[in-house]
Order: sequence, then structure tokens, then C-alpha cells
Amino acid sequence: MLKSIPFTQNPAYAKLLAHFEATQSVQIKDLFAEDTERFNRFSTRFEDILLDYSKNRITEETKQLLLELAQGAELKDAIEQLFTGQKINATEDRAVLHVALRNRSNTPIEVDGADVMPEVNAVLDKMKTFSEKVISGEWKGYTGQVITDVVNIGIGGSDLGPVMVTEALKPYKNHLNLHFVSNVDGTHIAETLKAVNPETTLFLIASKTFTTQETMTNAHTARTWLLDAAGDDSAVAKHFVAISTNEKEVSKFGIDTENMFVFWDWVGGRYSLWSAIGLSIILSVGYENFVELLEGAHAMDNHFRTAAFEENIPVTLALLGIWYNNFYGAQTQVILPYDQYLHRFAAYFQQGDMESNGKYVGRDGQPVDYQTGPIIWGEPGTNGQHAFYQLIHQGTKLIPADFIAPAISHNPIGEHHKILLSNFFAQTEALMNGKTAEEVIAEFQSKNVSPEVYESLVAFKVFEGNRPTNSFLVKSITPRTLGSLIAAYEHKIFVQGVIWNIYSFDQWGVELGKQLASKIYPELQNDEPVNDHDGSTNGLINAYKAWR
Ligand SMILES: O=P(O)(O)OC[C@H]1O[C@H](O)[C@H](O)[C@@H](O)[C@@H]1O
Repeated sequence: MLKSIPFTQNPAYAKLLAHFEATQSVQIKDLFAEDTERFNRFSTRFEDILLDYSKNRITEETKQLLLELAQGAELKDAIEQLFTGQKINATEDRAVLHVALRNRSNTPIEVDGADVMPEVNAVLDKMKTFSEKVISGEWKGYTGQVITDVVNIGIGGSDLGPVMVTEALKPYKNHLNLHFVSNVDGTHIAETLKAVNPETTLFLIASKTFTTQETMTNAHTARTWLLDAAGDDSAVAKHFVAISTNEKEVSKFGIDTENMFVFWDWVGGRYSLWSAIGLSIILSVGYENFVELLEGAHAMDNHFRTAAFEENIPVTLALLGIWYNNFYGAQTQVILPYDQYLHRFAAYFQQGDMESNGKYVGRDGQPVDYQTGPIIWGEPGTNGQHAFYQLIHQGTKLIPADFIAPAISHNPIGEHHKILLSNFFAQTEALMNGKTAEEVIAEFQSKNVSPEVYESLVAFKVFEGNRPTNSFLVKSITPRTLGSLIAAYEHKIFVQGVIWNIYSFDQWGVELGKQLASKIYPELQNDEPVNDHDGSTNGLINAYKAWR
């Protein structure tokens, strides 16, 4: 059990508050001027990953106080509880063991007295064998043809991770075409089915619970489509596999449990890409690359568990996030990958972070009186620059930004990568330094613009600067570095949840909408007007009925 230590009662909280009040006018660029060693002091290396967090509004004292905050929350003990299979997901009475899925050292990890590693390894072996058959063409469809297309049907954690990783690792891709269907909007499955052939398509039905309405609806539509073409039930065994924790529901759907890849209740949906949910990743890039992804995550797990907090990447990210979220009042955190392959990275961590830490009740069952999880958003650079960076540079909101960029591109064409990276470096520099009125005036003068013309423009061209950024520079985006990066962000979320005294591994907040939808769905079966909801909901439902 994680202890309940409300954030504002953490002994370091009051000290941090006083420190914040005394230092909030600090200018990051002045900190660099005062300390030539600042980059070395506030950056850390892990394998081929460099995290530079020197462009933040922090001093050595801030760092020490934030580290005290981690100690005050008994973080070390919480980390041990995570790694040793304690039931830290208390509201669901479950362990939280995504770290076991990538425990490449294979040391025993017990849940309720039983080592989970043999089962983890057995599923990995099963995925290896199966994926090799599909990739090599040994696995045949109902007319004896090889599989050319794989459609993963899943939503939330059963979709976002596989999508993000298969996109990120596209340079490692084999010949199989991957498709992902998540939305219950019929358009999603319809457009996907248009692009594939029933004789050569394999469907992966990915759902932890195997009861999720969207996934089951899409799965049934896919099955009907296949049977319409094949004309006989026996085709299902050759074209459908299930990935789930729920054998009963899988059998009910008509998938032989031989064709089922299991995982366990101690794998949270949004932490499940490392489990059988990663089968689409394996089919896309091969088993060896998936193992590399696991290895990278495992290396980060070891770092997180053993490195001193002052050098610990997930802890550092978490503490900096808390500094802005709880003291500077920042509402959001933007993630900006300067790598097109990482274009779903921010979307992936929208679920990872917001479903984990979007909680207003503390571990003591009481509403918290402080801010918890930030809003996560972002798009790849340089697209973001031409869309929303204006607000980051000159808006009224403070937006801490994480930049992620590879030194080596998978597509070293012409000058592209140098241009891309010059933008990355320039943005973090501009966000920190800004531009003073003097600089704006000097620029006008160098172009011989007269004061009558420029005077009224100066204010608009000034950049306050002092916008905080973290920069991840990685050597290149390989399966291993990607695994490490994802694990770093996962553990950041965990650390923040521990310090905010919330439960990060349940998601009760998604239930109410689902319950109400299942009540409304039958009401949409006839054209009778409804009147048992509030005025707005009645009005909307009745307008829909009149129109359809
Ligand atoms: O994998 P499933 O059981 O189908 O669940 C899919 C998704 O359902 C819900 O929305 C949960 O909040 C998510 O955490 C989960 O990832």
C-alpha cells in the first residue's frame, strides 16, 4: 500500500512555496550568465539519451528542495512497491507490473506469492512463434494465400501504444501492411476494409476486458465482412486472433483460445504495449526489434530504480513538471518531437498521463486542494512552429515544453535534418532568451527603418522569453532508445502520482459516460421522443431522431 501523504502536507511543500515566492522573477538566461557550468550541472546522460534541463527556472536550491519533496513523499519506498508487485493500484486491488513485461534480467517478480515471469516469457515465446509464421508466409488465410495485411482492432491502451510504436519504428518495418481501427464510428472500419482483401487479412482483436463496446462492435463488423466473403465459420480461426485477459469473452466471440494471447490484470491498459497488446508491433517490425524495445525499457527501469534521484531521468522530469504545475500554475505540458516518426508520441502520452493523473481525489479519499495532472498535448516540429508556437512564445500562459530530437535521422536526405535540428535548437534558445526592446530597435536601425515607423511596433516584437524547456537529444530513434524514452515518461507519471498523493493506475473517471451511453443506446432504437433526461440532452436526442 502506498502511504497517504497529501502534497501540501509534504514537509518540503512549504519550503518550496517560500522559495518560489522569493525566486519567481528569476531569469533563466541570467542563471547561465552566472554559471558557466550550468549545462553540465543540469543535464544528464543515459546511454544514447541526453536530457538537458538547464533551460528551466531552477537553481541548485530549487533542485535540492524538489528532491526533498520526493523524499517527503517516500518515493524510494513507492518505487520498491511498484517493482516488487505490491498492490499499489489499491482501488482495483491490483499490482502494477508493466515492468515485469520487460524484465529482461528475468529475476522473479511475485504477485500473491507466485512468480509472474514464467507466464510472461511463455506469452513472448508464443508471440514469437506466431509472428514468425505470419511474417514468413507460413500462416495462410482461408484460401491458402499468405497474409499481407494486419488490422488491429482496439481502443485506448489497446490502440494508442501499438500505433505510436509502429509509427515510430517504421524504418524497421517488414512487408506487412498494418492498419488500426479504434473509433466506433463506422467510417473507421469501413475505410479500412476498403483497403484490404479478406483472403489475406489478419485481424487482431485487442482488448484487455474484451467487453469494450467500440472494439466489440468493430470486431463483429470485421467478422461479418470476413464471413460474407468466406461463406463459412472455419475462416475465423485463420483470420482472427484475440489479445486479452478475458478467456471467457474471447470464446464467446468465437475465437479459439489457441489463437489467444493473454495478459493479466496487473497490466494497465495504458501501460500494455509491452504485453501481448504489442503483437501488432511484432508483426510490423519483427520479434527481435520488439525485444530491443523491451530491453531499452528495462534499462530505463533499472536506472529509475537504482540511480540517485538527482541523476534520475524520470524523477527529474516529474519534479520539474511539479515545479511548474503546482508553483507557477502551469496548466499544460507540451511534448514536441522533432522527428516525424514520433508524430503520435504526444497523443500516446495524452492517455498515459491524463488517464493516470487526472484525479481530484487523493489517496486518503479526500478531494485534493492542489493541482494534479497537467493537460498533455503536442505535435511534431516543425509543424507545431507554424501552428501554435505563437502562444508559447507570446501568449499569456506558461507552457513548459519537452523537446525530443534524434541526432541521426533515418532519412538523411540533403539538408533536411540540419534544417530540422537548427529549428529545434533555435526554438529552445528563443524561448529562453526572448528578444528585448533594445534588440528589436537595433534590428530596425540596422535595416535603416526610421523611428517614426518602428516606435509603435516595438512592443509587439518583444519576446519576454524565460519560457522553460527540457531537451532530449538522442543519438537516433532505435527500438532500444524508444523503449527507454517511453519508460522514462511512464515513470515520470508514476512519480508525480506518488507526490500528488493520488492513485495513478485506476480510471474510474471514464465509466460514467460509458454507463449513460448504454442507457441512451436503446432509446435510439425507436422514433419516440424522449423526456427522461435534462432539457439539453432530451433536445439533442429528439433533434437527432427527427433528422435521421
Ligand atoms: O483494452 P480494453 O479493455 O478494450 O480497454 C480499452 C480502454 O478502455 C477504457 O477507455 C479505459 O479507460 C482505457 O484505459 C482502456 O485502455
